Amino acid sequence: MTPLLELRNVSKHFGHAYALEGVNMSIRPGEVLSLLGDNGAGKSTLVKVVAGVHQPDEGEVYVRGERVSHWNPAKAREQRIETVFQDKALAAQQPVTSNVFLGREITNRFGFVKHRAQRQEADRLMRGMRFTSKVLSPDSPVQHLSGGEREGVAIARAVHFNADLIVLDEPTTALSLRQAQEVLDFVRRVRDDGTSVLFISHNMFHAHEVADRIVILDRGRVGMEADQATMSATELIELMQSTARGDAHA
Ligand SMILES: Nc1ncnc2c1ncn2[C@@H]1O[C@H](COP(=O)(O)OP(=O)(O)OP(=O)(O)O)[C@@H](O)[C@H]1O
Repeated sequence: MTPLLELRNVSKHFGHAYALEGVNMSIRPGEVLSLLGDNGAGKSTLVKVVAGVHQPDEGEVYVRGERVSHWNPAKAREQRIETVFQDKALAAQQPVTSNVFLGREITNRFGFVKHRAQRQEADRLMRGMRFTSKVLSPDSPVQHLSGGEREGVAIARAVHFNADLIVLDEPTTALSLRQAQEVLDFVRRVRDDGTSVLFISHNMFHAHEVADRIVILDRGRVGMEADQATMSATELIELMQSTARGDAHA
């Protein structure tokens, strides 16, 4: 199966220090790939490369089997790769609807925003992703939403823009257990609809639970890659601990 996105031998350095070194990684259509790694392993740098924010210093990016040159954020979006960064770029005082369309509103031919169409679409997206709160509507200001729901709004935005790949950078950090589960449910739902997800996390339980495949970054390199089904959460934790101790480099 042709990968949706493939990084071939990608390196990125800042000064003399390599944040990524010879990274080979691919994301298949319709899978959740969890990317784990210790502090400074290169996860955020990899997210920025995938999002087109950073150009690799070496190596190539392939989308659906085609090499793309001069990779940048606009090209990433054209290729239906949507990234939800940690800050989620939400306007807290604005309702859910405005946040789904922020900066990319549905307009008529005169350039006026089609509020009703946007509200209907936001409602459809929220139903599709099964937002569970009874009090939440497309008109709710985002500041009234739970952390999990906010992540859901950011994911809904990506779904609206027909993302084939949604990159989620630490989506469950600082969330309660229940909210984190809500986010994992959102991820499963978009995956079940055929969207690929690159799930970046420090939380090994979340990363393991939601993944089809797992990649561990270790000091800028791919330290391990495995199907989720071949490894228990406990085994993953042991592997992460030995990676952190540097056993693999001993
Ligand atoms: N803009 C930058 N300028 C200089 N060095 C950078 C820059 N961005 C990242 N680095 C360095 O690259 C390495 C990888 O950083 P990165 O933020 O990608 O790791 P990470 O896995 O996301 O870490 P964390 O989990 O702590 O966020 C680190 O040594 C970091 O200091």
